[in-house]
Amino acid sequence: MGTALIYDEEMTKYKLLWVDPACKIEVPERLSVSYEALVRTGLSDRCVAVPPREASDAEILLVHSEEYLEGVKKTPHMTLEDLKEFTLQYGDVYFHPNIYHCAKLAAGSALQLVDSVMTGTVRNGMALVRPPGHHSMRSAASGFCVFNNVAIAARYAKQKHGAKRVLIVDWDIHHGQGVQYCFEDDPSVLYFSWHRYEHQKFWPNLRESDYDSVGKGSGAGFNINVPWNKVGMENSDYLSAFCHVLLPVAYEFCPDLVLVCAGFDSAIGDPEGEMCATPDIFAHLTHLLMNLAGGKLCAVLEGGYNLTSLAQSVCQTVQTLLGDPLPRLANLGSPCESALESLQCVRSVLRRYWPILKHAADPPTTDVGSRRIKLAKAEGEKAETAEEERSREEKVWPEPAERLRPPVCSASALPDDAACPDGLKRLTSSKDLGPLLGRRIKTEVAGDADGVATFLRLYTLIEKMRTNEIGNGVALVPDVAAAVKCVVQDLGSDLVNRVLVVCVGKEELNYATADGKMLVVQISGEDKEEQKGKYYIPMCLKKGCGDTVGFIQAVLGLLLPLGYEYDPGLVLLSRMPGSGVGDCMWQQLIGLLKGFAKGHTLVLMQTNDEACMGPTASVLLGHPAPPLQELLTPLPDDGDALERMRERLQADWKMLQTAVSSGN
Ligand SMILES: NCCCNCCCCCS
Ligand SMILES: [Zn+2]
Repeated sequence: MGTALIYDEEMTKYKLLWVDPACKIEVPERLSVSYEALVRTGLSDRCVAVPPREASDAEILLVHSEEYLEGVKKTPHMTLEDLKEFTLQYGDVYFHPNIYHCAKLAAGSALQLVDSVMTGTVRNGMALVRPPGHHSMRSAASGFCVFNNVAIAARYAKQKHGAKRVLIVDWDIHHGQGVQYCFEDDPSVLYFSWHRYEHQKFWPNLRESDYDSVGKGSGAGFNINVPWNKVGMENSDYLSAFCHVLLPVAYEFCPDLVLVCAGFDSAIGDPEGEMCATPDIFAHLTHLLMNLAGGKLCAVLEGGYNLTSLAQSVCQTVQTLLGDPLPRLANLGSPCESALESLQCVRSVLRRYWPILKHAADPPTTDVGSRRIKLAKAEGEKAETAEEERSREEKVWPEPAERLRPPVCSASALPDDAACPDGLKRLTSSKDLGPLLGRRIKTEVAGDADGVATFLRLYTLIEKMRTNEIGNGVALVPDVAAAVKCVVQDLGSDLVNRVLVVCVGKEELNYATADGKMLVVQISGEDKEEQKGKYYIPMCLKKGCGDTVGFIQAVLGLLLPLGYEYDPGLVLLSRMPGSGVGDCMWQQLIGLLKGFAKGHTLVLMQTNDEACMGPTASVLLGHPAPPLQELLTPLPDDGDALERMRERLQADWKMLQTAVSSGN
């Protein structure tokens, strides 16, 4: 199934008609440069073009009041003076004779996207729209927004398509207060937003944008605010918020549909956000959400005011929706103290609502709340003077690297008598192994003929990944442990700089090296408390790998952050016989691990594990991993054990931190 792209140049046909410093950044070119970038890069041709439509009154009234709609309806016939007058009742927004038409198209685009995804016409999609929506409220326009496109889409998905649980992820750098107000008492819509906050000093300067607004009544726990109290947040801060706050809760929530308030003012170079995350981060944020809801994801454009980073970020998002391998994120840093403080605060208020966060640390001892500026409205955000604006240094960043494009094939290396799932390209082992390797096979490594055959198959797979001739692959081998050993000791390090070895199930993996050329993470039911240094990490699940909650907790809170920090050139995922891991969990694991190493994932399974070949091949071929069923509450000791492990490891691995360093 494909990726929908919704765009119409009609939505570029309104603009600011008078002088207003607060609104001058919201220009028609935002939309045109985004679409033109998709055309120039050939991405738009690979999408399914879905036309927008006007949202009907009834659809707009799903969120907005009649009096508000009636008011907006009058704007097309207003004089310039009337438009200015009408605009004065709202903040940081402007009206134009054509903006009502465009606002109906923007909302209708989001609805077209929901229809296309919920009916299965496409798997996912993006709507390039303006005016944006997430600030608009039931009876008020705000922050360049007229109708709340995503809020209307969420209500519509429930009403028309019977969606039970909708996740809204708002990665725009502003707090979508309009969305929060709409769903704060609604447990069927989980709203997650991060936003520049600076202790309430940043627009829209709301007390209720802080981390302690968790929702009301039956909606308590279903509103998540991650305030950024400093500018300059980077990729590591954003990924930490996903791994340690959003994803654990999202997996427990188990949504039928994911809507993204896709604002790109959270990218580097944006005058509003003043953050430092690079456009390729949106490839990863999108990917991490695509394993939810069976891949049903609708991204709707919100903000984004630096035309260069906006266009790059839109392309990164759409290319990921299309299923292309992700770019590697170069040298991730550690999340900064301010970000860790925010994560610690929000995890401490959410743990009472979400068992998966049950073991989150207490709030920081420093009273973050006291730093909220006691704001008189007048004090608000000081209007920036011209020279202040000029003085803010121009940010520069590298153009995102070219990503692998189709055909990115998935290969299989199988014993001659094993059936090859359709779609996989069956590899015959390469003849020429070069004298050096050839000799070593005979003597040390492979032993019997079977061993040699295995070695040849694996060598071929890895060699073809290294040259990007294949994207990922799966090998059925007679002895998984031996094959892992063979790859790690004799293949991986020669061919690849860093190998992330993920072993599911018990098996003695006693070859962790200290040189960091490989990182071995083993998830099993075996209790291996002894630590073998930084590069061998045994994760023990008390109830074994069949315990999906414990497993997903380990994957999201430990394996993913480790993987991002390690940044491997190859991921070797092996499933030991008798591991007990469920097929859905196994597919989710593959889906998530594909985000590393430009998608070079090599799966090793035991020859008699053929039953799992189908589900494995399906995810390797790019089909969405089926959603995990509703997660049961985790056993306390599982969470505890993982929490203890995280504390132990975070000295070596900064991405595992979820709180300010102790003693602060
Ligand atoms: N310095 C200009 C202040 C603009 N404040 C409103 C921003 C709305 C963003 C919508 S994504
Ligand atoms: Zn914004």
